[in-house]
Order: sequence, then C-alpha cells, then structure tokens
Amino acid sequence: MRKRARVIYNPTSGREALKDDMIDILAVYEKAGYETSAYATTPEPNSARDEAYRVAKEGFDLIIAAGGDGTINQVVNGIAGLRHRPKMAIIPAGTTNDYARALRIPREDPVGAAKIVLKDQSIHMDIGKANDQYFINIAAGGLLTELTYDVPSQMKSLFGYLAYLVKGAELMPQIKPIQMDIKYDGGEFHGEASMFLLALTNSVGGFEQIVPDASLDDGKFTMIIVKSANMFEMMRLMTLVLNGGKHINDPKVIYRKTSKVVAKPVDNRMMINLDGEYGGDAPMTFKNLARHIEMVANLDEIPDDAVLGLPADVQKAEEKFIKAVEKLPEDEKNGKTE
Ligand SMILES: Nc1ncnc2c1ncn2[C@@H]1O[C@H](COP(=O)(O)OP(=O)(O)OP(=O)(O)O)[C@@H](O)[C@H]1O
Repeated sequence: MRKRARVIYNPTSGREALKDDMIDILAVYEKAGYETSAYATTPEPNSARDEAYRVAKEGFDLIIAAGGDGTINQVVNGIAGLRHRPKMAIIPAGTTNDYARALRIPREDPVGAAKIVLKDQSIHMDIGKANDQYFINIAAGGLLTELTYDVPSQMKSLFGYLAYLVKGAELMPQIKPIQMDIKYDGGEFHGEASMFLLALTNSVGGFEQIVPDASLDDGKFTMIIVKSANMFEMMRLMTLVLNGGKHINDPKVIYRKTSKVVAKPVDNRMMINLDGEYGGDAPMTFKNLARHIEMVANLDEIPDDAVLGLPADVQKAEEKFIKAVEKLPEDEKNGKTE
C-alpha cells in the first residue's frame, strides 16, 4: 500500500498564502511517494489537534503541519500520546516561526519548505510534557511572561515584546519578580525570580542566542531562571544575549540542562506559557520526552552540535556506562586496576 500523508493547514495563519500554493505543495509530497490530501483547520479551538489524532489513529505515515507555531503545537498534541506517531513535517506560515528556524526550514517559501521532504532527512525531536499538555519549544513562567498575554499577537513571542515594553513605559511597574520554587535535575531554586524558561530548541522568540547551545535530541531542556531583575537589568541581560549569548554566565541567571522540572509559585498565582499561549497555572511538572517525534528537517544546515543523532538505546547505554564509571573507586576511574 502507498504511504499516506495529510497536510493540516491553517488557512488564516500569517500571510494566508498557503491556499494558493496548496496544489504545488500536494504535488511535492506525491513526488516523495505519499498519497496526499489536505485538511483546512476551522475556528474550533482544537481542530488541528483533533484531525492529527484522527489520521494518526488511521495509520497515516506523515502529517504536515502548515501554519504558525500554534498549528505545529496542536498537531504534536494530537499525536504525542499515541503509540503510533506518524512522522511530521512543517510548512511555516506564521509570524515568528521559531520551530522552522530551528529545523532550518525555509520561512518565506511554502513550496520550498515542502521540498525539504525530498532530501529524506529527519531528526527525532525532543518534546516537552507539562502536566498533561505537550509543547514543542518553550515553557515559561513569571510575571514577565504574563505580560505577553496582553500584547498584540505579533509581539506574542516570548522576547519579541521587549520592544513593546520599551514603548509601553506604563507597564514597567508590573515587572515585579515573584517568589517561586523550581526543582530541577540535581538542584533547586527557591526565591524571587523575574521568570523561568525551559527551551527545547535554540530558537526562542526569533533569537538564536538565548539558548546558544541547545541540542534538539539530547533529552534535556535548557532551563534559564532570571533572578529578581528590574527593567534596567533585563535590558542589560538582553544586551548580553545579543552580544553572543554572554548572559549564561551572568550572576543574575541560572542556566542548566535538565530533563525534569517542577515549578511551584509561593503565595502567588503563576501562569505558565506553553509555546507562546497560556497553558494553565503552576504548580506544574515538566518532563522532557526524548526523541519523541520524528520531524523532517534540513539536516545539512543544522549545526552538528545541535543534533546527537544517536538512537535512544545507544544513548541509554551511554548513560548507564557514565553512571557505572561514576560509581567506580577513584583509582579505577583513572585506569589503575590493581
Ligand atoms: N479556519 C480558521 N479560522 C479562524 N481561526 C483559525 C482557523 N484555523 C485555525 N485557527 C486558529 O489559529 C490559531 C493558530 O494560529 P497559527 O499559530 O497557526 O498561526 P499564526 O497565529 O498566524 O502564527 P503565529 O503564532 O506565528 O503568529 C489557533 O488559535 C486556531 O484556533
């Protein structure tokens, strides 16, 4: 039987240009060997998610999420909990397109983005689970992230609103740190912080320097906690970000790799932002699901150190080996066995 693909596209996203290109897009996936059909999402809140779930259950081989990061998030939410998870591809048509940036998929050319499938390259991407929802790129909490809910949609990306903040001086008094308790692998933060952020890729709100060393398939989030900072300090940190990712060593910042995080507010409400949308209130447990979704990617263009490319079993074997070595007496670790 021929392989089957479904293009799930948002006819309202970004420039609304997808419809015009759909015949050419379908032809690309046919050429790649898939019997391909298209589904336009509807105004119902979860239509992309529900369609992705339906076709995955029917045994489709490939789902192409065409739209903004919101559409990709929904398709992932439709299939992430299933045993049979079709391969995914993305055709970016939103405003920020963080995910396409990380996978090096063309962002201005929908047919060109589809053609990446012809290279037959993919990455098994890590995704995040936040209580019972999934996210593909970012989870964040703290007052600074709450501001994003009030800003216009083109400023919705996590850091895109900084320009807006600079203009909107009336918002400055709202940038108050809150008390939070964040447990992560091997450590805990308890105190006042302006925000915390978990990233799965190096592409956060259009910036590639916020997480300069993200790996897409290492089973770990990059966690950033910005300790209590005022607006001036935030701007200083952003300057360090733009200056080659120097913020990661700043005393105001905790920067760690972790596979699990438990975030709790202390005497406050803490809203959580998942991939740029409100995702519920903390307490929340975040788990990294390693190498969970196979995504078509422009592998040639992705820096080598962003992809481990190891099958999960090899990775596990490596981890076991490292743990076993750690348990050895000091002499044996150094190669002395007598
Ligand atoms: N046919 C439709 N009519 C109205 N809204 C729709 C329709 N299809 C999907 N939506 C809504 O579009 C949103 C997802 O938008 P998506 O992320 O794809 O694009 P975007 O908002 O243009 O991109 P970005 O997030 O980068 O700004 C969801 O809230 C979804 O409910």
